[in-house]
This record gives sequence, C-alpha cells and structure tokens, in this order.
Amino acid sequence: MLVATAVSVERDAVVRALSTGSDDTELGVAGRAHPCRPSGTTAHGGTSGAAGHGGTSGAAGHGGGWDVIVAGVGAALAAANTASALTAAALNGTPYDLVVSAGIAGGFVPDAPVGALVVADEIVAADLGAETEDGFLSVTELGFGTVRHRPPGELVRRVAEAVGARAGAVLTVSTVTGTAERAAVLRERHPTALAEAMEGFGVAEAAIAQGVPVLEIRAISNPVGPRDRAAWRIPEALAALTEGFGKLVPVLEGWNRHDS
Ligand SMILES: O=C(O)c1cccc(C(=O)CC[C@H]2O[C@@H](n3cnc4c(=O)[nH]cnc43)[C@H](O)[C@@H]2O)c1
Repeated sequence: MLVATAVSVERDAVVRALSTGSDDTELGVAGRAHPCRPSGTTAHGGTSGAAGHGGTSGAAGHGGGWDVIVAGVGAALAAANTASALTAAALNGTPYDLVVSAGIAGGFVPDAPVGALVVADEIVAADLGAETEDGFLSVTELGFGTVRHRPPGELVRRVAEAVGARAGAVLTVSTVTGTAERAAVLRERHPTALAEAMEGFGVAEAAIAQGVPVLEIRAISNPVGPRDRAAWRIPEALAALTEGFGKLVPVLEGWNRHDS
C-alpha cells in the first residue's frame, strides 16, 4: 500500500496508526525518515528492510507492506510525487496494490463536522474547468477528460463501516474555500460532497494512470465556509486520522482488489 499525505504532520499521524497496528502489519521501519527526499518529500519504509527506496525526487520503492510519503500540498505536486513512487515501485518489481490519499480536510456542515472521518466514494476535481457566461463548465463538459475518479465501491463501503466514516464525494480544490457563498456554490454543484481538500484528485490521476486503485480518507479539521483560521482543529483531526487509520489497516490488508 502507498499512502500519500500532503505534509509531515499528516504522515506522522498515519505512521502512528501503522506502527501500533497488528503483528501481521509489516512495519519494521515505519517512522524512519528517508534522507534522500527533496524539499520535505520524505518517504517512510513500510517494511523492515525496505531497501528498495529510490533516491529520485519523490520516489519510494518498497518491499511489501506500507509506505507513507509526504507528497506535497496541491494536486499537481501530489500527482508528481505519487507517480514517482508508483513508477519506482513498479520498476523495482514490487508494484503497489492500492494508493490511499490521506490527510485533513474542510467538511461541509452539517454532514461532516470537525473531527469526523470521511471516505471518498468519488474524488472530484471541483475547479478544473472554465467559467462561462452560463456558469462553470468542467473539463469533461469541455471535452478534455475526466474530473472524477471512483474508488472501488465495496472497499469504500467496508472502510466506511470499519472506521465509522461517512462516504461521499471529496472535492479537490486549488483554493481553500473562504466564504459561505463559495461553499454553497460547491455544494450546489456537488450535492453529495462531504469535504474539500487539495490533493486527492492528483493522487488519483497518478494511481489510475498506472492501473492502481485509489482511496481517499480525510479527517475534518475545519468547516468549509467563511475563513476562520482560529477555528481549525488540526490536532483533533490528526488524532481522528490516526484512530481511523488504525481501524483501516485490517480492512485494507484483507482486501483483494479483484473483490470489487
Ligand atoms: O489559511 C491558513 O492560514 C492556512 C494555514 C495552514 C494551512 C492551510 C491550508 O490551507 C492547509 C491545506 C492543507 O490541508 C488540507 N485542507 C484542510 N482543510 C481544508 C479546506 O478547508 N479546504 C481545502 N483543503 C483543506 C488540504 O488538503 C491541504 O493539504 C491554511
């Protein structure tokens, strides 16, 4: 499994869950920083003796088990670093079975309150398109490809049940929403949206391009709406991410990608 987080505190929250996981979880060196990563893009070995780590930008090889990388903030950087990690692992003969985009997010109230966990049944590039006199047109409507990836449905259902998360669309945006008006526009365009974050679609594009299924799980740190930085509850969200990931591990390790 490859877990792509945006920043190091998210990576650490995931690694905390993995390193207290069951004995069956191969996590001999989880939490060990890799010295070769540029600009904070640090990979962690998910197995003891994860000697396959590459030294190239953002790449991470692995020997089975879990790798957790800091893929960067924003869809483009997250896609680039996720693609590098996937390619390195494939070239090493140990391709990943699943990619998980994980971190904190803004939640659409009242469905996704601060501290809640959300699992994406759709990963949607919410602002990839064009403003027209008739309103927003997505790149799909413009004829240029997709703005939506769907994680395996049965896996989403099992994960939601195991971690106590709600399943719904998770939007990927380039700009954190800062007004009630923008939140309402997004929710009107995407009525099933539970959360917005900034990386999921990039991670998904990288995974899908290599034929690897993708999942996105987010812990809500703040409401989507008027900017109120003081209201962000990042430590609480990171604690929820750790707790949720602990419950996620057995589900993912028992999952066969051909099940769903
Ligand atoms: O507004 C600020 O002062 C501020 C300070 C620190 C960090 C930020 C971010 O925007 C972090 C974005 C980071 O966290 C995810 N995230 C969390 N909440 C949201 C949200 O409401 N909308 C979009 N992204 C969010 C995101 O995935 C980034 O990785 C701001």
